[in-house]
Amino acid sequence: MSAFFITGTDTEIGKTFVTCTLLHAARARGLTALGMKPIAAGAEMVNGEFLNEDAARIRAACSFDPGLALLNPYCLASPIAPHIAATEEGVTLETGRILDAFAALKGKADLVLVEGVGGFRVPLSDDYDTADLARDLALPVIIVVGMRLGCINHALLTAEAVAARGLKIVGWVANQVDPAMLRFDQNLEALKARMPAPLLGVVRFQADGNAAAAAADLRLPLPA
Ligand SMILES: Nc1ncnc2c1ncn2[C@@H]1O[C@H](COP(=O)(O)OP(=O)(O)OP(=O)(O)O)[C@@H](O)[C@H]1O
Ligand SMILES: C[C@H](N)[C@H](N)CCCCCC(=O)O
Ligand SMILES: [Mg+2]
Repeated sequence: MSAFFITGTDTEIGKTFVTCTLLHAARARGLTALGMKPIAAGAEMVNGEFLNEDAARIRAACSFDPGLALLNPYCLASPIAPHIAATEEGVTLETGRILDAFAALKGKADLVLVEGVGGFRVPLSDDYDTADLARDLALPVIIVVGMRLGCINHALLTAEAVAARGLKIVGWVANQVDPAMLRFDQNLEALKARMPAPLLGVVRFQADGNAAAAAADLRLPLPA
């Protein structure tokens, strides 16, 4: 069984999109693959379920539906910083509940991908953040770089922060979240020369939003 923590250079840069692409890539290799969104912010009632969009997209890319209790243990209502949403909703984000859900998912799959929320250092309470959660999950990390002006700085800072928590960066993905980005190739080369881990692939902008279509372009950091 393999598992990875998926972080990114910011919110809205393609962590979920790439998580889904990686899930499809794993399934194409015959693996049973599940995704997890431990904490989500922004949800509404959909067919009787209080559902976050990331959780829905990840669920659709999983080999099977493990149930939202395991896939998305904390689903907050407002699409804002999760520690603010949790306080407003009177919710305490318990690490133990997340670790228990993750352990249950691990027992059901060959591969589990755990998507963070926002960037790498998002507060979850007064003295705990998503970097602490990544450390407590003790998973190797994949960094999704949303390719847009400013991403070089954000990518290198994120890599530094991940390493500072003693976590291994097994690779990074260049996600073409902005098809209008100027000098894409030169920015990609700048990152390849500076990022402390291998490029797992480039996910091109998919106008139809189909994350599965890019699966063949990504190398899974798994034993051959
Ligand atoms: N390569 C891509 N091609 C087409 N659309 C993309 C691509 N990457 C991201 N998007 C779109 O950009 C938006 C933001 O992407 P996504 O939801 O994956 O970001 P995120 O980093 O997971 O955000 P959050 O921090 O909220 O979890 C979504 O509408 C997604 O479908
Ligand atoms: C609502 C949004 N799409 C994300 N799920 C949450 C992003 C939190 C960002 C917190 C911050 O870094 O300012
Ligand atoms: Mg997401």
